[in-house]
Amino acid sequence: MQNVPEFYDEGMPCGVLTTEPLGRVLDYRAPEGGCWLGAFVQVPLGPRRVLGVVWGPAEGKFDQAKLRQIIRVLDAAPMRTELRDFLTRLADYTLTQLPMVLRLATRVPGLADGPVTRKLLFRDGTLPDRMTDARARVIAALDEFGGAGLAPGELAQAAGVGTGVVRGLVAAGALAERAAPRDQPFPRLDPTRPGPNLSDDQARAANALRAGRDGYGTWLLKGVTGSGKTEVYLEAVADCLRAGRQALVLLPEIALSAEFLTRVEKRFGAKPAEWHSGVTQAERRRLWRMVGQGGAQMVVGARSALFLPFQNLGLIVVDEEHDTSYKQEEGVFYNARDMSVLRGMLNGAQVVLASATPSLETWANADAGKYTRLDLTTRFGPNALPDMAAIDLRGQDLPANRWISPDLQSAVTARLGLGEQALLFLNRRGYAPLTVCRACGHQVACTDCDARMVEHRFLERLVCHQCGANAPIPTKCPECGAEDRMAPVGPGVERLEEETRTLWPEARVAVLSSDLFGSARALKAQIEEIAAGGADIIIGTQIVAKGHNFPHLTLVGVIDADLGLSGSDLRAAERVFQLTRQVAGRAGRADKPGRALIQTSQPEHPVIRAILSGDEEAFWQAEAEARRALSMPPYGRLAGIILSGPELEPVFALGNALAQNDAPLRRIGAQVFGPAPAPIARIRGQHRVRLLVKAAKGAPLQAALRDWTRPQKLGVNMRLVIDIDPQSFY
Ligand SMILES: Nc1ncnc2c1ncn2[C@@H]1O[C@H](COP(=O)(O)OP(=O)(O)OP(=O)(O)O)[C@@H](O)[C@H]1O
Ligand SMILES: [Zn+2]
Repeated sequence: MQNVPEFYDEGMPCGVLTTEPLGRVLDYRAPEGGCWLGAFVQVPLGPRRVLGVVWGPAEGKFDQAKLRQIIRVLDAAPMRTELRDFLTRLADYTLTQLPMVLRLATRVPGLADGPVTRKLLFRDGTLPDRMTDARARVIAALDEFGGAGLAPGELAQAAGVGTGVVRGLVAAGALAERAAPRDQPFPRLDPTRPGPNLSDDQARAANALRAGRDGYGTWLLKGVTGSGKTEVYLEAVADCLRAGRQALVLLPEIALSAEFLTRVEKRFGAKPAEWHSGVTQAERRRLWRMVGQGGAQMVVGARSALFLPFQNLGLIVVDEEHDTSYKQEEGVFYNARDMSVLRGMLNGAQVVLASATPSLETWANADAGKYTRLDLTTRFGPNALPDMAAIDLRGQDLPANRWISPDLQSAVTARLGLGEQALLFLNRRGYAPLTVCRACGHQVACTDCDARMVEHRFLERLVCHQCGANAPIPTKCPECGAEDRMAPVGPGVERLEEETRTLWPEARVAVLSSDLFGSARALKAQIEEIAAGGADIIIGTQIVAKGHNFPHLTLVGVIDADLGLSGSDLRAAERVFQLTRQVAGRAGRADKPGRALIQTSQPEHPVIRAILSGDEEAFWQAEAEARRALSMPPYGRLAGIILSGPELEPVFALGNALAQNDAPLRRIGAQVFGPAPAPIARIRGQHRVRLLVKAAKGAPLQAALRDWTRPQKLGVNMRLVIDIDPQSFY
C-alpha cells in the first residue's frame, strides 16, 4: 500500500470496507473533521448504518457528485497497516470474502459507542489520619494498579474489603473521585523483575530467543512434558515488554487455565489481559480498545485474539501448537497457528510455537530450516519422564462391559495406598457411544444427522454430538417395538466412572468432561481442586491432556489407545501419538516418579511402539517419509470442498459438475477426488458431499480453486465451502 494518503480531509472521497458481504470497497466522502486511513467508521448503506474501516483511496467507479458522507468516526485507534494487510492476506489464503474476515477483527461489544466516562477513584496524595489494616489494603490495591483509577466496587473487591471502607477513605480525603474514560489501561507488568533460575537447557533456549527478538523469525520450542517451556517463553515475553512492545500468548482452552495467569502474575507482578469467550463484554471492550492504545502489554487468548488491533506487537507465542482447536472450521476456515506466522511476518514480530509433540507441519518446517528449532530434552528439576508400558488387552480377563483391566486395577490400587492420584483417560464423552436394541440390532441415530445418538446418563438423554439434538432414552425399540431391550454398548467417561466407583468405593472420583459442567468457571474450579489434591481418581476426556499440572498425580491409565488408530484420517497416527504422550506427560510432574499404562489390543502397532519407546524423532521421521511418499501435507497441499444442501441430488450434481470441469486444476497439475458422500453424510438435515483437491507444494492452489469454483451456480440453500489445509475430513 504505497502512496496512499494517510489522512482524508473533510469531503475528500475515500474507500471504505464494510462488514457487509458486498465483496468490494465502497466510496464515501470523509466526514466533518476528516478521517485517518484505517479509521473505524459508521457509513450509510441504503437505509442502514453499518460498520466499516477506511481502507484506502476511493475506487472512483461511482458518480463522485453523488457520494454519501461517512456518518462518523468511531472512538477507537485507526486500524494499522499491518492489520489491514494481515486481513487481506488471510482472506486471499483462505478464499474468504474480506468483509467476513473484517468481522473477525471487529467482533467487540460497544465499538460504536461514543466516548463514555464514569466516576473512578484515584489516590489524592494524602493519607488519612487514622490508618487501619483494611484502609492500608485499599491504598495498596490502588497503588498496585499503577495510577489508574478504579470504580468503588472494583476497588473494594481488589482490596478484599467492604465498600464502607472505600467510602470512608473518600470522606477522609485520601481518595478523590473523578470522571475518567470508561475503559482504563490494564495494570502494568514489570518485565524487569528477576525470573526463576533457568536450567542449562532452558537458558540456552531463552538466549537463542533473545538473540532473535528484533524482527520476524519463527521458533519451534520443543520440550518434553514438564520441561518448563512456559518459563522459557516468559523470558521472551519479558524481553519483548522491555523493548516496549506487546506480547500475545495463544493457549488452547484458556478459559480453563487459571494456573497460567497466576504464573504470569508471579513473574511480572500483574495478570495479563484475557481474551476468550468466558470474559465479560465490558472486559472484552476494554481489552480491544486498550491493545490499540498500548494500555495492555500482554494478552493471553484463544485463537481469535490474533485479530486484535495491537499497537506494537512484538511476540506471538502459540502454546501447544499441535492442538486441533487452533483450526477454526466454521465461517472463516483458518488455522491460527499458521496465521500467527503470517501476522508475525507482517508485524516484524517473533513467533514461538511451543509443544512437546509438535504437528508434523511444524516439525517439517523446522527440519527444512524455515523455523529455528530449540529442544528441551529433560524435565525441569530432578523428575524423570514417566515410565511407560503397554497392557495387552488380549491377555487380560475382562468381563463384558468392563474396561479397567486387572493389571491397571492393581496399579491404581497401589497408588491410592500411597496417597497419590491416578488418572484414567478415555476420549469419549457421555455414558455409551451406542444404544442398541437387543431384539433387532437397531442402533438409535439422530433424525437430522448421519450419527448415532450418544447416551448421557448425567443428562438422562441421548445426545447427537454433531448437532446437539437430544431425546429421552427409549425403553421401547423405535424400530421393532420390543420393550426393555434397549442396551448401552461401549464405554464413555460416565460409564467408566460407574466402573471406577464399583472397584474403589472409598475413593474420591472426579470426572473431567466438558459437558458435565454448566460453565467454564465450574470446570476450572474442579481442575484447581484436583490440583490441590481434592480427588483420588480423575477420569477425563482430552481436556485433561492440555497442559495441566496436577502435582499429586503419579499414574496415568489410557483405557483404549486403539480408539483413534483405526480412522482413515491422514493424521490419525499423529493424533494418537500426540494425545497419548501428552496425557502420559501429566504423571509424575512434582517430586514423585510417574508411570503410564496404555491398554491396547495391538501392542505391536508401530504407533503404539513409538509411544512406548519415546523415540519421538524416529516417529516423526517415519511419518514424514510416509507423507512424502504420497505427496501429502506437509509435502503436498490439500483443499477440502464441502457441498451441502437440503436435497441430496442437486448437491451431488454440483459435485459432478465440478469434477468434470476441472481444467483450472489440471493446469496447475492438481488432481480432484470425488464427489463422495461425506463421512458424516448429513448434519442438521443438510446433505453433505465432499471433494478433495491435491496439489504440489508450490502450486498456486488458491487462484486455481477460485477459477474452478467461480463459474458454478449454487441452487437455493446450497453451500460451497472451501477448506484450505483441512484438518478434519468429516
Ligand atoms: N526454571 C524453573 N524454576 C522453577 N520452576 C520451574 C522452572 N522451570 C519449570 N519449572 C516448573 O516445572 C513445572 C513444569 O513446567 P512447565 O509447566 O513450564 O512445563 P511445560 O514444558 O510447559 O510442560 P507441558 O508441555 O507438559 O505443559 C512447573 O511447575 C514449573 O513451575
Ligand atoms: Zn444430529
